[in-house]
Amino acid sequence: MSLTLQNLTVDLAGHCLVSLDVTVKRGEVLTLMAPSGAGKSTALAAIIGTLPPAFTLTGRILLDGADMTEVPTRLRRIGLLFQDDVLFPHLSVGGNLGFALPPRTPDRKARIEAALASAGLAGFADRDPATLSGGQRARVALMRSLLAEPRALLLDEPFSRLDAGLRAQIRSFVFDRARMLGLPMILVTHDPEDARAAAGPLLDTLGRSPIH
Ligand SMILES: Nc1ncnc2c1ncn2[C@@H]1O[C@H](COP(=O)(O)OP(=O)(O)OP(=O)(O)O)[C@@H](O)[C@H]1O
Repeated sequence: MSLTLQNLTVDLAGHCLVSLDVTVKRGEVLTLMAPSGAGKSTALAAIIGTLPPAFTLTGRILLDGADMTEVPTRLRRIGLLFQDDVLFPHLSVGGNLGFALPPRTPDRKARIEAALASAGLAGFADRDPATLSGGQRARVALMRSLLAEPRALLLDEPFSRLDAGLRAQIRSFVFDRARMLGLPMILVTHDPEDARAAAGPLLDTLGRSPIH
C-alpha cells in the first residue's frame, strides 16, 4: 500500500496552512516535525477526512492510486494512533479489541486472542484496562488499530506520554508491526529521536503561510 498526497492543500481563513505533495511508500514513515500551530494535526485530519468546516481542502488523497478524497472517513480505512488514545474503561481488554472488528466477524474471539498473543499479551483478554502498565496499554491501542485492517497508519505523537526507555521500545514495536503489514505511516512528533528512529523523509514545514 502507498499513500499519496497529491497537491494537497488546506486553507484556513485565506492562509494556506498545509501544502503537501508527497508519496509515502509501503513500510515507510514520513515524519512531520513542524512547530506548534503549523498544521500537523490539521494535515492528519485532512487525510482521514475529519476536517472541520472552517477549513478548505484541495488536491487528492490516494491509497495505492485509488482516490479517497471524497470517501467517508470510515470507508477510507486509515488508522490513527494518538497521544491520548484511551482504552474504553468500561470494557475489558478483549472488549476494547473487539470494538475494532465489524459486528459479525467470524472467529472473533480467536482473532482477539491472536492479536494479544502477537503483542506479548496472551491471556490478557479479560483484564480491566486500568490494571495495565503504560506500555501494555500502548500495545493494546496499537493492536486495536491494526485489527481494523487499516491501509495506512497515522501517528499523532503517540509516544509522548511514555518515559524514555518505554518510548523507544513501543516506537520500534509500532514501526515493526506496521512495516510487517506494509503500511505507509505518517508520524507527527516534536522529538528528534522519534524522527531518527522513523528513518524516513522528514518535513519541518507544512504550508506556505503558517499561523502562529
Ligand atoms: N476548528 C478550528 N477552527 C479554526 N482554527 C483551527 C481549528 N483547529 C485548528 N485551528 C488552527 O489551525 C492552526 C493549526 O492547528 P494544528 O492543530 O493543525 O497545529 P499543530 O501543528 O498540530 O500544532 P501542535 O503541535 O501544537 O499540536 C492553528 O492556528 C489552530 O489554531
